Amino acid sequence: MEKSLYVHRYRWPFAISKLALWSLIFIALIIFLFFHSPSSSYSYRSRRLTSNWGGPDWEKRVQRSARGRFHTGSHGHLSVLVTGAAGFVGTHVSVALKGRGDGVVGLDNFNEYYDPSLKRARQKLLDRNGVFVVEGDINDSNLLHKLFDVVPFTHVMHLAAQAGVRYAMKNPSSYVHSNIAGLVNVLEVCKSANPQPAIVWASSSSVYGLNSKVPFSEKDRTDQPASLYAATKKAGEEIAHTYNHIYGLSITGLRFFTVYGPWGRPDMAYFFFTKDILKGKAITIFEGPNHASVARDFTYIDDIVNGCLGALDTAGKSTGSGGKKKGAAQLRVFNLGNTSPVRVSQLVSILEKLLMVKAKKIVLPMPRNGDVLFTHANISSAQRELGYKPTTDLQTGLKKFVRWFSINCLRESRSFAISASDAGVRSVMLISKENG
Ligand SMILES: O=C(O)[C@H]1O[C@H](OP(=O)(O)OP(=O)(O)OC[C@H]2O[C@@H](n3ccc(=O)[nH]c3=O)[C@H](O)[C@@H]2O)[C@H](O)[C@@H](O)[C@H]1O
Repeated sequence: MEKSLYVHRYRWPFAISKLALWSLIFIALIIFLFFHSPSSSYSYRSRRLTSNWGGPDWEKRVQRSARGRFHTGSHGHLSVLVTGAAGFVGTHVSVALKGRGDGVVGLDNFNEYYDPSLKRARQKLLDRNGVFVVEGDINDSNLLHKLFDVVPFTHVMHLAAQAGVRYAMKNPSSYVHSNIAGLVNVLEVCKSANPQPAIVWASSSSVYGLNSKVPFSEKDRTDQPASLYAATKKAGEEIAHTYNHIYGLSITGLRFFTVYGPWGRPDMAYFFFTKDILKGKAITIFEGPNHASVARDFTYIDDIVNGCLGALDTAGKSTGSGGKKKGAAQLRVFNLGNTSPVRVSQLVSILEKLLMVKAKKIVLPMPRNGDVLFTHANISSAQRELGYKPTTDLQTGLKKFVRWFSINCLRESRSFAISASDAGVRSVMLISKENG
């Protein structure tokens, strides 16, 4: 009895401290998981970023960036809010708009889907071109309302999105967060702005999904998406219809076809193939059933920029004000492709020639990862209505990309520099010299 009392007396405090220790470990684990899960880390960072905006100096920078230079174009100057401005297409479009005299304000959350140092490098480029990029998330209504309070934007070029077809299997919620919730938030703010802006936004060739009729026309069915990415873009097109119908917003969706070029996205095949070929690392080339080739209608960035500018210039005015529709408004969707699909194996051959390095290839059946076998755009509608006319073939475009890569990812030891084999470095240096 005495012994058991003794044990009891000493076990109690021991048990309590053990419980406290385990509780602490449990709480620490929850905090760790919260801040390190992909979806929450994005939203946490976006919330943190909101503190970076506001104040008289910030407003002055926004207004200065939104101011256009007088130019003699037929459309007067636009004042454009570009979301996803530090992204690949966003950077090119912003520089082009500013270059021709329009006012541009960028918005980007600098998330870590791929190395943010590349986005920071693009931000520097934008800054040199007079484009101020506001750090914030498209889901932040307060920030968006504030931007419209400071500047009566005539247009919104909505390019912020969670990109990538295969990543949707790893982090589905990021697609819902950016491509659906984010889009709705942007449209909500646009609908209540006075005046309402016209909106041009990035849809995707992936909406054609399992469609087998080629070339893909805007009239073809888009109800068989093969990935969650495609499904969110398709949902975006339906959401656009709703906001056009209820609030009189003028909305143009652009279905981009595998856009590539300088300042591109490192998660895309042409980019990481280049990096891996130079490193001597094996690359995987997917093939379809019965060894069918997989092909893409690769479209060069400058052609896409022309299509985006054409869409902005021809966008009709939104008809509503303060959330009330006053009449029917324009609702459009266009394919922006190259009209000449190229096999992925051919893309690799071009890269091998440009890099002067033989790729170590592994050919594998295409996994069930959301990819489709081929894409091929019919662009007659964009040609007719936007004056869109792609002029760069894959060989020419990849040469420009490799040149950019050699200057920015090899020679300079920036934080996004990529180590490469000596032979590869020498060959891309040659290309770089050859191109001046
Ligand atoms: O048009 C679009 O709307 C989309 O274009 C882009 O998607 P995709 O056309 O899938 O480009 P990308 O990943 O470069 O793969 C290219 C090819 O390489 C094949 N591929 C890929 C990886 C690999 O390891 N091996 C391989 O063969 C692969 O099977 C494919 O055939 C954008 O990323 C996307 O955000 C969206 O904008």
